[in-house]
Amino acid sequence: MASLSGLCSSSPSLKPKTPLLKTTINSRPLRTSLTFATRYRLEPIQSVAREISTGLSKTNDKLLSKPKQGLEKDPSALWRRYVDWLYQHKELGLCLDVSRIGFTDEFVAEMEPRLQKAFKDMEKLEKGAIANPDEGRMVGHYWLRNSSLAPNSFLKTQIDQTLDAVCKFADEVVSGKIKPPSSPEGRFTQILSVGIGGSALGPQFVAEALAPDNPPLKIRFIDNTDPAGIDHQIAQLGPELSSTLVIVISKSGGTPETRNGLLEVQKSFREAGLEFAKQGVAITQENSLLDNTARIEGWLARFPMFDWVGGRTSEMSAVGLLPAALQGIDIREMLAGASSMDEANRTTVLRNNPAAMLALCWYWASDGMGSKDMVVLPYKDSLLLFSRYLQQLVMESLGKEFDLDGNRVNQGLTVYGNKGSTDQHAYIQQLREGVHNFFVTFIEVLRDRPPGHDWELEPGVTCGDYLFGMLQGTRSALYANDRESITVTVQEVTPRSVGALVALYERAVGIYASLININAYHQPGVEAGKKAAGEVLALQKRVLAVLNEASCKEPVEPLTLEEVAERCHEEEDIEMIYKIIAHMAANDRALIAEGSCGSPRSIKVFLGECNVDELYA
Ligand SMILES: O=P(O)(O)OC[C@H]1O[C@](O)(CO)[C@@H](O)[C@@H]1O
Repeated sequence: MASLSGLCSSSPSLKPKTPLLKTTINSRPLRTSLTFATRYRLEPIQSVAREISTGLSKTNDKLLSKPKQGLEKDPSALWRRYVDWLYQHKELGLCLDVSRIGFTDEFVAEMEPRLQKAFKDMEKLEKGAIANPDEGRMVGHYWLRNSSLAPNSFLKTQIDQTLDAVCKFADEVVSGKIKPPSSPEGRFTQILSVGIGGSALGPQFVAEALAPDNPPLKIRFIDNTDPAGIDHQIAQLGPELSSTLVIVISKSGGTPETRNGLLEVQKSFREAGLEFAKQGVAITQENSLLDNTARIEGWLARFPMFDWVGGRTSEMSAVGLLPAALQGIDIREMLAGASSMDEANRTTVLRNNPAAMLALCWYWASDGMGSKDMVVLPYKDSLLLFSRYLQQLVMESLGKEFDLDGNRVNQGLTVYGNKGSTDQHAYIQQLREGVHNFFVTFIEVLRDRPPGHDWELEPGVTCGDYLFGMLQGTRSALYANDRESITVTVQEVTPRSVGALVALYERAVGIYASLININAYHQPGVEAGKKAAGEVLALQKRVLAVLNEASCKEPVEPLTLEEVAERCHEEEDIEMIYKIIAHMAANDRALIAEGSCGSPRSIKVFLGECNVDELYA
């Protein structure tokens, strides 16, 4: 089909074939935001009363009916509370301070039976129970860092062999033994990772946190189906495309955004006269569409994703390990850190179990129903993406409509944040004084710089001291205004501490899910969005077919939106048809739309060129 300019005018006058306006049409606020906003205005007790009266919440009513006390302000009592509750993992150099969450001894006592049940649930999960009942799947990400825990020797061998294969492949790429076929450098210099959600967020976080200043291979990401974003990544690679290892990551192997990224990258390879297969690596489930494509096309390598590892908990699988190893990150250290943290989180004594302490704090702070958001503030630039990573881990796991007994609960815990102290100059004003709808998690890193690099920029004070001061100051100022916070402290950002952080939050999510009785390991809500997107694209094809038929007439028959909708037999979807046409018009897509965007009834549309063959397709 020949491409003609699409038109959609803001002026009422019809000006055929002249580009008049490119506009963003859909700016309607998300329904979820409205729901949250409503909830914030309610006090917890009112929320519960409302939920109970509508029969929505069966799970959390008893505990939530308890009024909260004010936060402890007496300095010596606060210091006692700090010391009493401080958790330290000596070997990992990790501390957890929950003293600035105002839970009471009664609350802890009341939660104890639920916590013990959650510990049992985690034990069963680690032994291979079907912990994801909807999908009939085991949940085995904990085995990835301690394969001896895997419920059978077949799984253990799969884990061990995959880890060995990842290490071997990464060594051979980094050493130049595995080379790109036609690069002047003679070795791979870049990684282009194509994946989305759990197939991108972990690798992005770890790259930002741990990649050395001059890694053996630099990494970039295509994590969306935004054509301009994809073009930007490929343009930035420039001639280095010939020395780029493309890692396509998708557990399911059929995610549309990832497939599109792959097709776009393959097109760039063709245009540059490069053979994609010699530079392509797939990480996916065996026999997925992606796996079969990679096998048939003879890609450089394929690594397995396991059925029993979810996307958002896949950082310690090949998904996270391969990109990390290629950047020179010590992945065995990352695994060791995660494994030590898992070990600590297996104790059934709350005060010795940091993941359970986190889960308990989340429950207290958000009334066990997500009534407050979790703002994650790492005071370290390299941990910037931790909040983004946690956003998926927490929200995709906990944001569920139904609990495990089928009650409608609309659960969740909203996570956002960037980094301190940068955010002190952005939204901390509101946190300190504005709407009280959050609690904070500070991530503190004690080591400011590698040894030997520090200097005093004023007598007795370093740049890092300022960062430290900003964190402590913000924590105190928030607390003084009754804003609760948790502080996680690590000595340094190392593969070990990053592995530990990932493991800490994975387990906290698992325990919290048990406390609120939901399945943390499926994501049925995402499927609804994917299905709807598929329906929009199917409708677009029907719209094109209808327009094609009308445009093949002599003379061409321009159609109103009503006529298009009627001929598609989709009268109820006229708004979507309008949006489809406006989008295609804005993208010069062989379609001529005359009229005004502001008054859709004025629009008439036809194709610049008809395709007779398509009439009979
Ligand atoms: O790895 P995949 O199968 O491409 O999925 C990507 C992401 O999409 C989701 O399934 C949600 O759409 C996430 O859970 C997952 O991490």
